[in-house]
Amino acid sequence: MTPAESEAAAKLAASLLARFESPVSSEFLETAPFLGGELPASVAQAIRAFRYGDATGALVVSGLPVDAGPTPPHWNHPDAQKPHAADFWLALIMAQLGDAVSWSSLQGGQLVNNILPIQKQESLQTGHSSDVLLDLHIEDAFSDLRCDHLGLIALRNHDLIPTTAVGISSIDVTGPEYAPLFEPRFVIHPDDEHLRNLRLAGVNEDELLAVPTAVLSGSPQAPDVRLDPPYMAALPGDVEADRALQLLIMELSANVEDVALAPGEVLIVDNHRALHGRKPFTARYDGTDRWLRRLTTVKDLRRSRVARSEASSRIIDPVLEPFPESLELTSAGR
Ligand SMILES: O=C(O)CCC(=O)C(=O)O
Ligand SMILES: [Fe+2]
Repeated sequence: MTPAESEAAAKLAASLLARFESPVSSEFLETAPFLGGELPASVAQAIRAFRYGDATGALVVSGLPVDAGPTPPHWNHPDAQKPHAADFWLALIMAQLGDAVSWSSLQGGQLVNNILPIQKQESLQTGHSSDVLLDLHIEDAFSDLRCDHLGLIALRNHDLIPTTAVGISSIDVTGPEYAPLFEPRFVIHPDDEHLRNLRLAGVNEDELLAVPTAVLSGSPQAPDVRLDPPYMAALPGDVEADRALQLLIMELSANVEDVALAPGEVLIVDNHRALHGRKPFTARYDGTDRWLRRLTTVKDLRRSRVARSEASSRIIDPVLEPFPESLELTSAGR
């Protein structure tokens, strides 16, 4: 953004905070898709190109001035729950791509998620870890109700710890060695964060569907990708599928780019066309740690209605996700 646009963006975000108070109120969520005309021209143009093209898997919007209090120790800390003008900026941008949703099994069913390091969770494969590389993944790969876009905004990132990103368009997957990836020869499970919270809620893991799925789909020239390496595998004994999976992971890792978000910078990821992760870092737990907010959106809110308690709820319950129709037919016929 130009300096004038940055100033306008800050004013816009502050006025939305004053007008709506909460970025998760139905009033704001249902109004935000129609407020795109208030975005600075260069931002609106970049989002439009990103939304309708399929050449780039990620977009960075820079320039929102941000001033945040100390990084809280946990996502459930009251300071982590307070709405920030930056949330409205993120939500307004994301609303131009879809409707915000989240999960009952993530951060207590909060729609705006906090990405910050949490003590004793240093080595998990989640947004709360620090010591370990957060592997490349797409968001919520286990579910057919996963988001279409993911948005991150930095409130603080003193050490410029990078998010990583790579588009599936960075590699050519038209060769025969990739063919198994286009077939349902893989199983993807929910990640540790979903599982931990589901167990706390008394859910038996067997209730969650883990049906064989393809990793790549659509046009081989511009495919969609569904991948979360730590939580997935080829079907037992399918050596060819496993080889293709390892090859894809290797190729993607070789093309990964670092995106170190400065405060106020937004990273938008197309969750079908790009993977993301995070480099390791050492957390200090002194209020100066890296702190991001995350919002995920879907293009078709209606599709998840069966797994949301009411029309106005934006929180998906993974247990209520139905089996795909083809499988229902199979079990009915048995
Ligand atoms: O910390 C990051 O940069 C990315 C974390 C992540 O994977 C996520 O929030 O979904
Ligand atoms: Fe993620």
